[in-house]
Amino acid sequence: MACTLASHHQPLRWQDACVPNQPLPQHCPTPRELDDLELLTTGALAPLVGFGHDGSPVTLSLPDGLADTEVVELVDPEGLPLARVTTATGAVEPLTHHQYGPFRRLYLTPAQVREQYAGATFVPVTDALTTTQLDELASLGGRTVLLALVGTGTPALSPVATIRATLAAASRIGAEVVAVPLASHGDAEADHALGVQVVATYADGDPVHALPEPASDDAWPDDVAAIVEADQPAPEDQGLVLFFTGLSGSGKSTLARALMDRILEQGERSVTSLDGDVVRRHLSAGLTFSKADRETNIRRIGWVAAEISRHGGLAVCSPIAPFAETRAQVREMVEEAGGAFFLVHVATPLEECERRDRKGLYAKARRGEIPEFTGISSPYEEPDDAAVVVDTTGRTIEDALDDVIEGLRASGHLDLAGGPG
Ligand SMILES: Nc1ncnc2c1ncn2[C@@H]1O[C@H](COP(=O)(O)OS(=O)(=O)O)[C@@H](OP(=O)(O)O)[C@H]1O
Ligand SMILES: Nc1ncnc2c1ncn2[C@@H]1O[C@H](COP(=O)(O)OP(=O)(O)O)[C@@H](O)[C@H]1O
Repeated sequence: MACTLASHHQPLRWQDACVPNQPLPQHCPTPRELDDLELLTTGALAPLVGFGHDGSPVTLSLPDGLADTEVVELVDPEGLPLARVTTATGAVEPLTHHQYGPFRRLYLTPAQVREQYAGATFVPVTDALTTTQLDELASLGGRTVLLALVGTGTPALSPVATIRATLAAASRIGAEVVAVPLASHGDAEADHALGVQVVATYADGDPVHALPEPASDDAWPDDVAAIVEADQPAPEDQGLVLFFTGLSGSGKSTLARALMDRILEQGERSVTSLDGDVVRRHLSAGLTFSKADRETNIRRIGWVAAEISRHGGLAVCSPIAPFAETRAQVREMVEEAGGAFFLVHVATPLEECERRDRKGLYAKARRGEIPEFTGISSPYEEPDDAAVVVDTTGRTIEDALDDVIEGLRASGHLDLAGGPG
């Protein structure tokens, strides 16, 4: 039996909404939404108590399939149910708190902060503190609590490095550290207003001290500087995803293979290949060429590549990846993992790819024997964010490859110009 609901004027409780033993549909929100959820359920966003209130940037987007569902269970990426949300009102009913993640013990609720630190001075922190800023804080006197604002998109460093740097700074001046998952919503003004409100909720009438921007010649204490450096490796030490996109037969695999040979010949980095055809025989076996399956295929490639980049590795991907939105998701996954995403558009025109027709697929697609063939009966959305665009028509492989190698050198991520070392 389906859940039936009458029109409610009060926020709905999940118990009202469903028959017993009927599992609620589950949804894992984005990292930004999970941060918002945590602040909503701890009361840190008071007076906000739910998603999607008028004018608030604190929103939740549900997949189309759940749009008409009355109550949805929100789970963390490992499937742990965190809260139930009533879709009509955005009201949130907490089930349990976020439980894992580095420095979880420092993520206190406003009520816990009241209990432990009432009477202190509260200082919002979004970046590693400099020597001058620390001197200023030391001169404040009294008890100081550094509120590390570490939600998605807010701190200058990664959240964990921001907390490590804040702890290192705090130990120099005898301050305490509390982590607050205050996320950025892409609207500077609204985010600033939200941040002021959240900090005021934590301070609850105690003084709030806003630090001035550091001067350009200001330095970090050595231990803080080491944390910043480890978090933001130089481009040549960063994980890297080289992503070739283009029509079938454009030259993606040929260029990717030639590039990998050059990388291996140089001998400074190992490399993992995620070629379109090869991935479809293994990781994506069984997927079709429908839009949905292509998106799944590319997201899988993106997920693996992002993990490789997380560990400073180098992944070379060469699928068609015809959809801009899915490519953008891959870029986001890689950057979120701390890697660099280098997009190469192999822009060989359809006429040339069809003339080459190495595998005879274009002829078959023209005869209608292959449905949804890219460029013939399925779209290819040209990227407008490629670092290198290379049309291989009438060029040798070496010549075309030079464009990619030069783009990589200019980006600072990989210098193959010296050849074998
Ligand atoms: N319908 C259809 N459309 C496009 N391509 C097709 C299709 N059917 C099979 N092939 C072969 O599959 C290769 C493309 O797979 P990809 O995984 O790279 O495609 S996608 O990124 O998921 O769109 C592609 O290989 P490449 O030529 O290396 O690009 C084709 O050989
Ligand atoms: N400058 C060039 N760069 C890359 N491939 C080229 C070039 N000139 C001709 N080709 C040929 O074009 C074909 C491209 O096939 P492939 O690399 O498998 O494309 P894709 O992986 O994009 O489907 C190969 O047969 C390759 O030899």
